[in-house]
Amino acid sequence: MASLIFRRRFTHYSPPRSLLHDNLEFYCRSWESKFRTPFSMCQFVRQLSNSARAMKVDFTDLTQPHTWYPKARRKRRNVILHVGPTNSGKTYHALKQLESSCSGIYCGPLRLLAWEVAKRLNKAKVPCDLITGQEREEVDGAKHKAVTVEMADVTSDYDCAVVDEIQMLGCRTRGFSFTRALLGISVDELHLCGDAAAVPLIQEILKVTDDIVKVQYYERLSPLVPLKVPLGSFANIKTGDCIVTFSRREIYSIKKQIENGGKHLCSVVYGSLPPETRTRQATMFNDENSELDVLVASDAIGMGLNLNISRIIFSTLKKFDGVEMRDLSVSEIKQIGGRAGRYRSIFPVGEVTCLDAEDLPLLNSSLSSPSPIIEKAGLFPSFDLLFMYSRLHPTYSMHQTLEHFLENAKLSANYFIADCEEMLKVAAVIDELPLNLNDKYLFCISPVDMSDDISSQGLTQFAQSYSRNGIVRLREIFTPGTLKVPKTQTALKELESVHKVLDLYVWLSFHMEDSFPDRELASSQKAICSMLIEEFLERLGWQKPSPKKLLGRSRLKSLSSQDSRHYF
Ligand SMILES: Nc1ncnc2c1ncn2[C@@H]1O[C@H](COP(=O)(O)OP(=O)(O)OP(=O)(O)O)[C@@H](O)[C@H]1O
Ligand SMILES: [Mg+2]
Repeated sequence: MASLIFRRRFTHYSPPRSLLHDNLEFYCRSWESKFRTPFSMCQFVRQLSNSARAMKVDFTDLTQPHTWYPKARRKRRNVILHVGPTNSGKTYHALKQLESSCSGIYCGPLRLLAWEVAKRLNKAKVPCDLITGQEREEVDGAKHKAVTVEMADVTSDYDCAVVDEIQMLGCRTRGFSFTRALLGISVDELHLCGDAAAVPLIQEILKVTDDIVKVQYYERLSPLVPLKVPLGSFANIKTGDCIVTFSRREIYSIKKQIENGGKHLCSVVYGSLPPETRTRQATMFNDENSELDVLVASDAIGMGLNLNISRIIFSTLKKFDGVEMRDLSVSEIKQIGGRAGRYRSIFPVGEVTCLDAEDLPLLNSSLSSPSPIIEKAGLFPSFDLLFMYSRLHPTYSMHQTLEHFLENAKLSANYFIADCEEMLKVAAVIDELPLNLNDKYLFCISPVDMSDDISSQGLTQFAQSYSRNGIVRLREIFTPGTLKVPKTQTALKELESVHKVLDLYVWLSFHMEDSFPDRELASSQKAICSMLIEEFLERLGWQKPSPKKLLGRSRLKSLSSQDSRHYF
């Protein structure tokens, strides 16, 4: 590791651009060679729109998505599907191949997984860049990359690629990015890791690509035992237990109940905690010398974190999914339950149970059933297609373009169109502003949480300021030095939202570098948010702070001395 110099290079990185122009540029260059005439992109697009109109080309025809990736189609890829239950060594084996390849890319569903893989490869003296929507860590001489799946590079050639948790291609909102990686990565050897439920669909999808597909099945490396008795009461909690529940209010209430018993201290992990805070909470739980010996978590632990869990206890088997309260699915129960008993950890045998006896039948039947087969993969039009479509309908707003495109989209039986509710909400907001389609598309695909008031307000202000001045200074809407340790749940939630807005700024800064120049400030304020949240979590328990932690606290005090009532 010493010989590898991690360098943060805040330069414009090509994948976001290629995300927008996967193919247009490619076709433009092929036309140039075909007609032996140089085309500017602008001439090319004009020409293409005219011909499309004349030839009645239907840009909403998405029935052949494999043809969107000409570079990958020039190869006959060896595709190896590593499938099996959780904790069966699927990712481990795929990463071994990546590590021994000359060049490669790992695509994971979470930033935490990309971080872990970059760390692992660099430690093994295989220089590896880390690229997520919000981070670029480039390593000298790197020919490998660990990325979040949305950043999968479909424009370069690789020897080896790994797409982890490939069953997520069936996810309503993010599935299309897995489909893009599956069809689009130009690689000799493609390793796909995940649930066996995705095998028939992937085999079907890859029939038209001429790739060679092999399936490798895995068995669990350590036993997973469904218990016959429920936990009954939090008085029966033991070291190494993880209680799973689905609302942050419940998470904090359970943490309090357990800690009031005076025997255990709890780490917490849930979706809206900053990723670095989640990692640190998990690390403290894993550390045998730390006093935090119990975990209270949401389904955010279902993927990505390496946890030394002895027993998973479902406090409920119901979850609010944004629309309604529903039972957990078989695959959710298996994925979460399977976190108990990590191979080669201090708890090699995992156990699973519920808090209440009435949930045991559903738990046991789910654990013993196979996950239902995934029938369709997500798809979303590339910017190119939307762009060409909008040229044919120049009076449409972004919202109308998206809505009409999706309504008219034609799909083959293996695909469904991604759920674009969030994007349509953003489109409705930014259509009020004088922005071009490219900018609007970027705001639409940005990682904003429109159900969070502060987060959506942040996006609106960024877009307004950008359309007005062409440049967005963070200080216009955020005063550094105003953050402080939250004292209430409401203040905590607010700080989590502030973190999301800063995260959004960093994301935008990677796509529009000149217009969002304060990336470093936003990143440092994000780090402060995470520290303050951790400070809150620490104060919530009865743990005595160590002298080292007290030192950190006084530094934070000076940063948070002013009132933080409002940032946006
Ligand atoms: N052959 C092996 N030798 C040493 N450690 C291994 C081996 N196989 C797997 N492991 C370790 O076991 C743990 C589980 O492996 P891995 O993460 O590959 O499982 P997985 O099947 O991908 O699980 P999940 O479905 O949860 O992603 C990891 O900590 C991994 O490093
Ligand atoms: Mg895995």
